[in-house]
Amino acid sequence: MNGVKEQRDTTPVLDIDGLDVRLPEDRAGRPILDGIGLRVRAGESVGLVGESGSGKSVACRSVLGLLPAGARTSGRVRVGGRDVLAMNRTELAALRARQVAMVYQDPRASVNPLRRVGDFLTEGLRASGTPAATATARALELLDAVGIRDPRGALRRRPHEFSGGMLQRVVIAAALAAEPALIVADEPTTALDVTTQAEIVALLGRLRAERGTGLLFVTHDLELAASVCDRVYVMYAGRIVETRGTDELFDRPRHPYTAGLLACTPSIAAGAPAPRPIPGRPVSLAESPPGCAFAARCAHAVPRCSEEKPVLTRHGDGLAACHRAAEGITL
Ligand SMILES: Nc1ncnc2c1ncn2[C@@H]1O[C@H](COP(=O)(O)OP(=O)(O)OP(=O)(O)O)[C@@H](O)[C@H]1O
Repeated sequence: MNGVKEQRDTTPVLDIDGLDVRLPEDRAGRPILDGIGLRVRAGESVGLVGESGSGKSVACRSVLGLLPAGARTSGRVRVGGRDVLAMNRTELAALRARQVAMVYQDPRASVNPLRRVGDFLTEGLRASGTPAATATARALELLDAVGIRDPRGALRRRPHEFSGGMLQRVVIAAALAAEPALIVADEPTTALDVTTQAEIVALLGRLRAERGTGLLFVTHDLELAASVCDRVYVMYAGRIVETRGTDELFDRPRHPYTAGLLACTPSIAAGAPAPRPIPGRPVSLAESPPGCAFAARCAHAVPRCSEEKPVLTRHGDGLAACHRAAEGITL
């Protein structure tokens, strides 16, 4: 019995394996993701980081079965052991209602501006048969958990009466209502000012620790990911190029792209070097040359890099897709 429980506990809440995505363009389709692998366990906070256009949002959308019409996929996206890519409409609706919640960048886009916050928070619960009084009690408890003062008053208010940060708290409360196994937060703080951003990040970190919810935190900001995540996946041009525990990623990145992202993050610490932007511009997977997509921007590239695609290989506590990772080059 114990063995069964242990086995269940270690099943990742999210397990993406070999995910390729092509979006419709011509007969062949445009490649967007190439062989993505990513795991989130219960209570774990995992970052997905990369520049604009690297495919982070498409990867997130695959978790909810929300890829654009006509998308072609191969590989697996398992939530609680079941493959989302093979689900029918009813199963997808149940997945979104109960197992995975999504928090987007702009909280105002997630709520109906005309409806009261109380209706927004209780509609999912009531749709699944929860009596009105129980749903209201639960909404009050959730608003309290996300730090809304006067939860009872908040239930009667409409979205425009909240600041962006407070409304994002409400959206997070709604995301927690069904006690999902996984929250996918796609740039949840980008639209907020820096102080509010820090509060929301702290809130997400606290909630997943208290509730054992898995968190996939998507951002272009490696520093921000580090403040909330145990482990980080770095994406470039539709591929994962490095993944490791946050501490080691910062102390010793093994992929020059990760090192470049760290070097271009401004710091106000005394004596910190000035930020150094990565030269050139990011490419999409469709534009990638045959070898390493980062080679043209990489100070460490050798001829092999533009000829042969590097595969993810173990280095230190994680994986890096770089032909030179084993050489111990100083990044
Ligand atoms: N609905 C769509 N139809 C066609 N192409 C799309 C669609 N959504 C995304 N793409 C393309 O897929 C690639 C990855 O986009 P995606 O939005 O996942 O990147 P991202 O890393 O999330 O970037 P950002 O941080 O700017 O949101 C881009 O080349 C983008 O143009």
